[in-house]
Amino acid sequence: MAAQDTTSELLTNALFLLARHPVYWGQLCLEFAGKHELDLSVGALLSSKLIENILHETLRLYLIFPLLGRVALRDTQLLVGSGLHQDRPMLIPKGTAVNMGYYALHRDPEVFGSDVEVFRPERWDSIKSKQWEFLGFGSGNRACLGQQKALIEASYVFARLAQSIEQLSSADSRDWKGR
Ligand code: HEM
Repeated sequence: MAAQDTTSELLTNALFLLARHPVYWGQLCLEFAGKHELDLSVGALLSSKLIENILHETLRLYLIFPLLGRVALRDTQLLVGSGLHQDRPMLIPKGTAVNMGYYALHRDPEVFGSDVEVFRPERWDSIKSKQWEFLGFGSGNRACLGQQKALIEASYVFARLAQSIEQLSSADSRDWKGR
């Protein structure tokens, strides 16, 4: 996985969303105004619930990897996935290519609420997604090795920008468009 494009895409997507929801930019400015650079330690940045919520919500809506593929190395039985209601066991024969749609996964109303299309970072104050319900950085054995690096870098950029830019607004009404 690319190490730099991913973080810059996350930042770009977050700025796009924040420009359209300036109330959260105001909150960032309040949180970081007047803080000395030395106060922006890794610990301080990672403990900002506001930044964490904004980054999670951005990755929920605009995933860097909306689809990921695997090939079954052996016959594999999934607990659910077949039948009219996708609640019956499903056999994936060895050699089958499987694509996982994280875009749809991140819009599951049962996990994220009825307003899944809305950018609402505070939803993460109450959501405790389980291991396989939020996959911005993947999960399990092949989870992202650079997650902490990406989160620290993105948090630092936001903290510094919020110290120098008081207002953010969007002058472009076009919809977000992925790569
Ligand atoms: C916002 C930034 C990033 C996002 C959203 C992201 C996302 C992901 C995702 C979803 C996977 C899992 C892929 C899969 O399941 O096949 C992954 C894997 C990986 N990522 Fe990232 N990534 C980011 C930044 C980085 C950075 C900065 C680095 C390195 C400095 C990095 C290194 C890796 C590596 C090495 C893997 C493969 C892990 C393995 O297969 O064992 N990523 N990343």
